[in-house]
Amino acid sequence: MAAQAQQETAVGSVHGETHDSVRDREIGIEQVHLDQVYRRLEEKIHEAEFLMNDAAKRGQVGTPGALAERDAQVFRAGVHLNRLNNEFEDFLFGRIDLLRGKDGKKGPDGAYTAVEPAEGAVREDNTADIAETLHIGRIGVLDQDYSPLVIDWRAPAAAPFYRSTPVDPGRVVRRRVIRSKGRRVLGVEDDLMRPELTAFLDGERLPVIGDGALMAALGQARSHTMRDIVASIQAEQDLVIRAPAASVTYVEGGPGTGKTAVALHRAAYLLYQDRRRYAGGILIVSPTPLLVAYTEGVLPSLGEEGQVAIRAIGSLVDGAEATLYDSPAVARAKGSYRMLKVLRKAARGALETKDTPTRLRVVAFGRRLELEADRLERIRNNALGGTAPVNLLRPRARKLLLDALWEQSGAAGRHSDPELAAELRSSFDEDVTSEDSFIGFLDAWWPELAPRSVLAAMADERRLGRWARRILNPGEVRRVARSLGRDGLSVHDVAMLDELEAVLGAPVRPRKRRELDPLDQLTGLEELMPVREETQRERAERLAQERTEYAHVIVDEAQDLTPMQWRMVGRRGRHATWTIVGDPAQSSWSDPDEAAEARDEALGTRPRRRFQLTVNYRNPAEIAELAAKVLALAMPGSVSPSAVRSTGVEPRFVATNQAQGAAGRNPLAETVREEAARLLDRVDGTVGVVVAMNRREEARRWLAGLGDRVVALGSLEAKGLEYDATVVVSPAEIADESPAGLRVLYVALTRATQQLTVVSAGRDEPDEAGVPDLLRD
Ligand SMILES: Nc1ncnc2c1ncn2[C@@H]1O[C@H](COP(=O)(O)OP(=O)(O)OP(=O)(O)O)[C@@H](O)[C@H]1O
Repeated sequence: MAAQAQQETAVGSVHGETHDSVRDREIGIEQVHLDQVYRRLEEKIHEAEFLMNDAAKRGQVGTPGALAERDAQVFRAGVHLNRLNNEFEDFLFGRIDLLRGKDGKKGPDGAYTAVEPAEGAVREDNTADIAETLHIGRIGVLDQDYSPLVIDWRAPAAAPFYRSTPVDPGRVVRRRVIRSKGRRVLGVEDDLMRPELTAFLDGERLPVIGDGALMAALGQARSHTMRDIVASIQAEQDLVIRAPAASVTYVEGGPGTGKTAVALHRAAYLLYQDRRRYAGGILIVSPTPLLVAYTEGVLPSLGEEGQVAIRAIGSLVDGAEATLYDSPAVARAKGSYRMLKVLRKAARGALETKDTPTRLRVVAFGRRLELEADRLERIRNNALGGTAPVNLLRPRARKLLLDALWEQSGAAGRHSDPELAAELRSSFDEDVTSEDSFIGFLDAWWPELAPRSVLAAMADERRLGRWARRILNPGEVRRVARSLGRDGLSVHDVAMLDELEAVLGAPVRPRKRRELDPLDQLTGLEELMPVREETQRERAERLAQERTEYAHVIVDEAQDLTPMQWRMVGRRGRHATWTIVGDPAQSSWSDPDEAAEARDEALGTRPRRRFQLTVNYRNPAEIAELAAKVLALAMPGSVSPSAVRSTGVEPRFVATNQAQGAAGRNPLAETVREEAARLLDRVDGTVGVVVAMNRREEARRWLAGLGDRVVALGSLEAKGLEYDATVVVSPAEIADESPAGLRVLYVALTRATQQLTVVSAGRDEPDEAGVPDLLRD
């Protein structure tokens, strides 16, 4: 507030001009700068095009030296062209006006990197001159004389734009957010970091415009896709985004603290820092396909595509796509460590089916040889000893069979000379293994197992019961077997498939094509190569699909990963550095301790660097306060993040009474529909209706015809998403769904950026004001 008052004073004191004329003049100043930037960009595009053409000509000469030079030139020019040709809506978005710096050294981007002001930068009478002005944008642009016209937001010199606060301003006097569309500057919003100072720029008092950019950004309507926050990243978020990549960066924070936004911006930052290293790929693991769809536009808007794969946890295994949900009891059994033991047994047990042959008969050296069921079983058990992958044990089993047959043949004692004996043995083996009966027997007795066929075998309750003896109880066996008999996969099935692939050993795959450095995509090199037919995007997608290990793994909503899922994700980052973001209070997994153990196993001994985000940028205080009541029940003692704004609109409570509905009518459906329609009238953007998982289908029908600004979601699907307004239907139903139900309800109540309606049914025991039991003081 004090800063605000200072800002108005500063503005008022600028030559007695009106607020609007100062604003227009400041917009004009930024426009001049933006025009200069675009002129320079055009020059650079021409330069890059020239280089590309020149390079193509050079390629025709064909000497190795000329070709190498061509490649290097095409590479550099391609990088420029690709980045410059991207039309960014708000290419230039920030500016900082700085005091003279302490060391006065120029960084690689041409800007001074000193963070603290030089001695004497502030005069004794609390006046100072602005020594340097930096403009911040999505990529860096240097003028012809190498002075910085725009600093890339990820460059060290840009950090003060995000880090500086009135408490710890460093060299920053004024931070400005510039709003532009295409080539036109539309507005500016300033924050004064040193309100106590009277600062001068080119001899004139520094003007300050507007109410701060953050509030303007937060008040905007939400659409079905997330926006980047590059113009308004806050200091505590910036610390995470720019944290060194080494080892494990661990970020916790309540709902709406920007964890997902920070994770995405961190991926862009890491690529900027060390593009070669992260050519190995960055994987972002997201909880649902809905959240993937919501967030996948952010990285392209930051100019980064290709090296980052955003995958839902149910789509991490190639060719598998989770479409089904398991009941909480089934999910608990499938996700826990206990399932690992079951899978190990199943992988070995699945070798044996009702068609498994019980006798081997072959003719070798003119003799009939035969192995009976008992012997075969002993050989199988012997081969299966240890923990090696089952498919890789087939050669060992084959060898043991041959040993047994050799022993039976009696040929072993025929030669005392070891060389002759070895020769005889090898011709015996050849004799046996070329026989059709042996080949056929081996294929049937020790088939190459695929993860899917083992999973299918587990749908047989009797067999699963055998493999899960003393691990799952009979009720769990029945339910898990039944769930595996359905068409389609659940997220938990996908983690089981991945585990099975590890337990079985990967089937032999056709050799991959050479993996090009993804940087090649930027060079335009492939356009000069006749072999390529894919588009760059297709290729990036293919590379992402083929990749099984990554250089950096970012896990969003990490609190929800089950032990089995941690194992699956861990396998993709065995040599990676990690960023893990989550909120234990939002966990839908019932056994957090077991999950933490699995997480620690996946991360190994890498050191952890921990961060906490504390400010809720999504929910207005009125909604955050209501959600805090559920947090107190779900996780007594934990602290809610503080909401950064308030709208004055209290959550609304509406109670329905199913029993009062006339025949053929459904009061709950009618109320929810009415409330959704009411909110659609009140907000410009989206409305989300959150119901218990088993009501998803009917809720979609309730909303039919209301348009695509409104969506119905099961409680687990709401994870990570946000809407201008939400209707949360029956808190008690959501809370009773699973042992983690209260935490899931906490998620549901924290999805709205502006308005929230809670509709209760009988089970919620609403009071006269319609407030359900769970949400009362
Ligand atoms: N610095 C910021 N400037 C502008 N908007 C921001 C900022 N930080 C976060 N937001 C916005 O706040 C909202 C919440 O952010 P985000 O979804 O990343 O939070 P989260 O911590 O992942 O939440 P949850 O745990 O509930 O999934 C988003 O709309 C995001 O764009």
